[in-house]
Amino acid sequence: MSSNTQSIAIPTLLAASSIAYVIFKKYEPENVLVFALLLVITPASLVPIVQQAPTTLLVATLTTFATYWSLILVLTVLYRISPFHPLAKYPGPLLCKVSKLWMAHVTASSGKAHIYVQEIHRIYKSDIVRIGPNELSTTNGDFPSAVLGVNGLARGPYYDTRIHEAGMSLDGIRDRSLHTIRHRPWARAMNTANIKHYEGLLSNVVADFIAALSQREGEVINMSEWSMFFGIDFMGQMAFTYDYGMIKNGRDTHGLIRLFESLTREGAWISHISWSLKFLQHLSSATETIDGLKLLGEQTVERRITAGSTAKDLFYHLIDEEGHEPTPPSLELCAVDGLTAIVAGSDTVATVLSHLWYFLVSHPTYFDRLRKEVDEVFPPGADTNKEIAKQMTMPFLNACVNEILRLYPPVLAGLQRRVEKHTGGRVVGSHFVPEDTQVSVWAYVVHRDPQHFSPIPDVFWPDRWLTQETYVLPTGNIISKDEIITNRDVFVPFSQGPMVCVGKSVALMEIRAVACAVVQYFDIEVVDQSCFDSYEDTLCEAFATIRGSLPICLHVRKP
Ligand code: HEM
Repeated sequence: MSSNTQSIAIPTLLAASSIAYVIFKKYEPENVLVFALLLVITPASLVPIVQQAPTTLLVATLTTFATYWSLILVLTVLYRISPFHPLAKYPGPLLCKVSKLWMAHVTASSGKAHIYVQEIHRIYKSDIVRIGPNELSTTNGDFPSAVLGVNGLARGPYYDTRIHEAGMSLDGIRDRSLHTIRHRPWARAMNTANIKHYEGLLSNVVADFIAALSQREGEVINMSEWSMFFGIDFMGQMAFTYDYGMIKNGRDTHGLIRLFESLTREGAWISHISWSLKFLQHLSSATETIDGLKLLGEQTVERRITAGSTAKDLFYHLIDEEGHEPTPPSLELCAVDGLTAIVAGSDTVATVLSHLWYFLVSHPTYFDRLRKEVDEVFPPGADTNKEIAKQMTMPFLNACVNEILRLYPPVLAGLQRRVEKHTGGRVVGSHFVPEDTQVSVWAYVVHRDPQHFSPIPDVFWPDRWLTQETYVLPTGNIISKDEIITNRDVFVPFSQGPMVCVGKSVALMEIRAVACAVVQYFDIEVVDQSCFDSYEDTLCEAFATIRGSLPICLHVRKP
């Protein structure tokens, strides 16, 4: 470049990249053509200004593109870490402030994003920290209801990855009015009368589960995997009156476990940079998962339609057979939502069950206390499936389930909401959250914060959920009820508000029913202590939880 050309080229490149930067910042374009225009066509058109003999075209092109892109990057980073950024006053790691790519990397490389976020809160000693350029995580007690609750915020871009060819599944809808419309059939499907119907289905699946486990008495089985067999088989029945046959066959008959795992693993890190979905979905591994899910949806719906409505399952309500909706949703969207129930409902329940076996076996005194309570309500020989409603009032059983949901909420990722642009921001307690900002509530982190759950917030101690005058700690020390903090207002394993888990009642019913049946019927023997010792380390955040194996041996209880 001659000095003359340099004098034009550098200011031109600087001006062009600054304009591109401003457009990206202000309008956050997602259109591939706009990307091409700003990142390829513009710098390409500047090459002739940079190119001068003896520079070759190749060198000029490389120089122009490298300078142009670097300038955009530098401007972006400088603004994000500058005191002028609206979130500048909130502490957080530099890499989090610079780009959400960092959280995507933490998620993909370690699966421990939940622990990373907890560490950030601890390191900065703050209940509100910056985990992305425009994203905060908070453990402040005012936030869960203000963010997730009835008057809370809409979902953030994290959920954009829940898109299917037919449209967005219920659990990804960000627009609140659209969500209300799509939620209506679900609300009908989950009303008291219909839950009663699922109770009958549940009894049958639990009976199958106990029978299949009895056949394997004395064999080593992976109880983490068997919990998934139960979760999928029950959801197949509940959503589509279909038996996936995992319990009967004792294996992943349809390859669903593998499919769901790749779906959640890939979805978890891409969700942090959901704008990249358009580009990444062309990768062969992602296409394989998306195609697998699509095929599963098509096959499931085809089978269900051929079989007809033999029962009022979830699909019956989704396709609105009773004609409640002015415009019933398309068949394709019903397939997407039905499938969502299977994905969202099987793995989460299986995770709680798997953790339950782990904690009960690791703490024999809790196992004995639970068995005593089960025996009082359902004496040995009595059918635990007969009066499932009684299980709701069993204090220790419910305390164990709550304690698992507190320590390891199956949705380990943060529940992301967004203060939309042009809203002027949102005041929550003593904090101001500027507009165009995402706020995440990581249940895992909130539930282990000693300001909400104390003492021993990191320890499995079901007693904290019981109402009594004095409590015996695992160490044997006795403390009074005034020394205990159990803040139910921030207990959000199912989220809360309009986007609360629609399957919450069914999930709790399933967990209690399986727990009662197994504890009443079997003694559990650990066969590989090392798997138990490392079980908690195997747990990975992939929005939901990826679990390691839990090899055990069951013995039918002697009278
Ligand atoms: C222990 C078991 C379960 C846990 C811990 C759990 C947790 C959650 C959480 C935290 C959300 C909110 C996600 C968000 O807003 O980001 C959610 C939503 C949802 N869950 Fe569950 N879930 C469980 C079981 C189930 C079951 C059994 C079903 C199906 C029957 C189900 C279906 C759904 C659906 C469809 C949504 C989206 C709700 C909406 O957007 O309105 N879940 N779940």
